[in-house]
Amino acid sequence: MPTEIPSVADGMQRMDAALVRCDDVARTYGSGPAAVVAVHGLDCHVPPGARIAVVGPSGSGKSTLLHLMAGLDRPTAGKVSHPGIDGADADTLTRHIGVVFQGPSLLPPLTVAENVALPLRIDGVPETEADDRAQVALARLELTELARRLPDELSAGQAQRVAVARVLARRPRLVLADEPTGQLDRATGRQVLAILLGTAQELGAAVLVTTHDPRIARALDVRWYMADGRLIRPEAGDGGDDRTDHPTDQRSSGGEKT
Ligand SMILES: Nc1ncnc2c1ncn2[C@@H]1O[C@H](COP(=O)(O)OP(=O)(O)OP(=O)(O)O)[C@@H](O)[C@H]1O
Repeated sequence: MPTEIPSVADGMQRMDAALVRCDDVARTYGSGPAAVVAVHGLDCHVPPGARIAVVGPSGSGKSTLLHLMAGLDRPTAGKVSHPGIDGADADTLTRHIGVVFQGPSLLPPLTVAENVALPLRIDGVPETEADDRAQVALARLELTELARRLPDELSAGQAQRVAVARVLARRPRLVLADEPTGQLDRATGRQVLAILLGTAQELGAAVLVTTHDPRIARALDVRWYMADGRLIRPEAGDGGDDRTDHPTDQRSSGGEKT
């Protein structure tokens, strides 16, 4: 059974507080007869350092949940909060929460290196330092030789690795990756995921990856399941998963203490 989520006292910032938490969150698109309830009744939290897969079929609400967690969208009911991120205004969230989107997201006129350095420059990092950090991130993703290329000179896998490098260069505390391997072949997908997880671990960043692929999900420590806009926990033995955790289970997802 789900456990109770301890409340975090108003205004309290703790190193072990959840990076993001959802309390009875819902998001409805449109209104009237055409309204689509994309997610509803969501209660979950992501502790620091957690590695979570959100697994579910197309249309189950995974991207909507991820966008709500990132602060890119607002719930129509309930509350999304970031108790573990100081001063969680939009700019702060952007700095601390890195989002890897499903499709191509690079700016076409900028080189690979410029694409990776740009968010750092926007954050106010001096040019030389931003360039150095971009080079380090590109090296981690084995992209140094492609640094001067334009996005349309890259394969899909290379472009997705650049998108991952761009997120990691910012040293986020939480990486939200929306089907990061969805458009890649299996081998490239595994490689991108392994690098994402390895680098996030080095940085001490939490990772939440949405996927419909159970093989990808197994690479993460914890799996949450979505269906029809709800987070669900399969009955024991259902699906043959070796480690399935409820999104509000303090023991399994790393815990959140008051
Ligand atoms: N902007 C929108 N306007 C109207 N309906 C939307 C919008 N975005 C998503 N939806 C609907 O909300 C539901 C959840 O969509 P969402 O993209 O979150 O699912 P998903 O699990 O991420 O799917 P996929 O794996 O295909 O990306 C779907 O029924 C979708 O059609």
